[in-house]
Amino acid sequence: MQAFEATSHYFDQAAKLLGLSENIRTLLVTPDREVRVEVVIELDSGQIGNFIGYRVQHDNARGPFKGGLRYHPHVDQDEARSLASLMTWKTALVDLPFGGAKGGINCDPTKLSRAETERLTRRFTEKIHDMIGPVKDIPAPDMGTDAQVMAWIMNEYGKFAGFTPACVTGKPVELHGSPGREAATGYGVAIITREILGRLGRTIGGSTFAIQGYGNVGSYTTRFLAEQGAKIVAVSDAYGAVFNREGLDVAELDRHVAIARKIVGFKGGEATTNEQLLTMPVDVLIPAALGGVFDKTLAEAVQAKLIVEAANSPTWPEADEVFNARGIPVVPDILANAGGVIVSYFEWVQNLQNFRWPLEQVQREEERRLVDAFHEMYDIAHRKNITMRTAAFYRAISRVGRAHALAGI
Ligand SMILES: NC(=O)C1=CN([C@@H]2O[C@H](COP(=O)(O)OP(=O)(O)OC[C@H]3O[C@@H](n4cnc5c(N)ncnc54)[C@H](OP(=O)(O)O)[C@@H]3O)[C@@H](O)[C@H]2O)C=CC1
Ligand SMILES: O=C(O)CCC(=O)C(=O)O
Repeated sequence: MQAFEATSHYFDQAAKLLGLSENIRTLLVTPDREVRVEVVIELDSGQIGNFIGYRVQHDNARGPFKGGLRYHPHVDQDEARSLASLMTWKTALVDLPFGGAKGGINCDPTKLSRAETERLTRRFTEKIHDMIGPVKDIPAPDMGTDAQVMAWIMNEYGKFAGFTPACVTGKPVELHGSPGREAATGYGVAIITREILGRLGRTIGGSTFAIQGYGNVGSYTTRFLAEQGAKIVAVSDAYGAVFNREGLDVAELDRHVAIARKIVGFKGGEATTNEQLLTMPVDVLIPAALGGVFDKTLAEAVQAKLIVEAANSPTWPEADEVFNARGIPVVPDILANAGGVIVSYFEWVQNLQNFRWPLEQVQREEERRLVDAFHEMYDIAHRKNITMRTAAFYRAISRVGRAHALAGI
């Protein structure tokens, strides 16, 4: 099974409950537009570098296409299609006036110099500039991209359209970005974790956590949970993991990562592996790295009592069935990591109005939207006796379906 098939499987589980006709199902599942571009740049060595970039625009019934750009060796058309579809359901679930899109470039960003990354980003923007823009499609950061990449996109797009900060979100705060966007996804994961633990009669302070991935999402999630008294017993990155039964000192870990650029070598815990991290006996397991992490075998070995999907698509459908059968609740990606796109929405609004919000307002509004969406989803799941994932898709599909019905063909 490939990524888009997995996302469509989750869609179908909810679509059945909604009784959608086959035609409406096809309308909602099929991406609106898919673009594949060749991106050729000069490498620092003087050689030619050939890369392939993608942008998939899935659905825009509720507003402009919206979603991140990923720079990673796994990026391909199917992954972009799957992630674009997830964005449609994510923006609908938290009721943002956006549709869904995703894209990226198949490359290894760790092997590119800053100058090469800039040239790659500018050339890619040049290739897709006519399909993006503040009322068409608004990219944002995802794996392997950051505020600097967004700044280059804004600058390059401006060469075609004039000064247009709202063409992209997740920009540096000094360059029309929003306070709180960089931390927004992890901040939201911590809020959602607090809410689900509350529904289960537990607290962050009384729980142990293992977190896979220590990039933007994983590291901010870890910090916000630690601030609330969480015992973080293990974290990892692509090179390995570190474990401390008594809880890691997160401030010390951050000092180590700032210098070493990786978790490996941190003296405040024992070295371990990503595989061991994923099967540790913790209260909460948070995948915050790649997709496709949990297959059936791994799901059977997981010992966590709760999973909060900070990453997009970490769970294959067969693993989802195992978690369900084993009574391990899974908070789905389209809600757990929606804090990022919520604050992207605030950034877009600020850019359109040329007006800066303070951080407190951004965080307050982000929290309100996430808490409302969480309890709405949780109550649907409880009432209909379905998983939180199916409840999330159910709510999102009904909003997108209604928008299509009202707009007409
Ligand atoms: N950025 C955002 O606002 C949003 C991101 N997401 C999702 O969150 C996830 C993480 O994104 P983000 O934090 O932005 O990405 P980053 O590129 O900032 O960080 C990715 C992290 O994953 C680690 N990693 C990569 N491969 C592995 C592996 N095989 N095992 C363990 N860790 C690994 C990386 O390690 P290393 O540093 O060593 O390479 C890094 O710590 C993705 O699924 C993304 O789609 C969802 C919503 C919004
Ligand atoms: O901030 C955004 O627009 C999208 C972030 C993203 O790519 C995601 O939520 O997966």
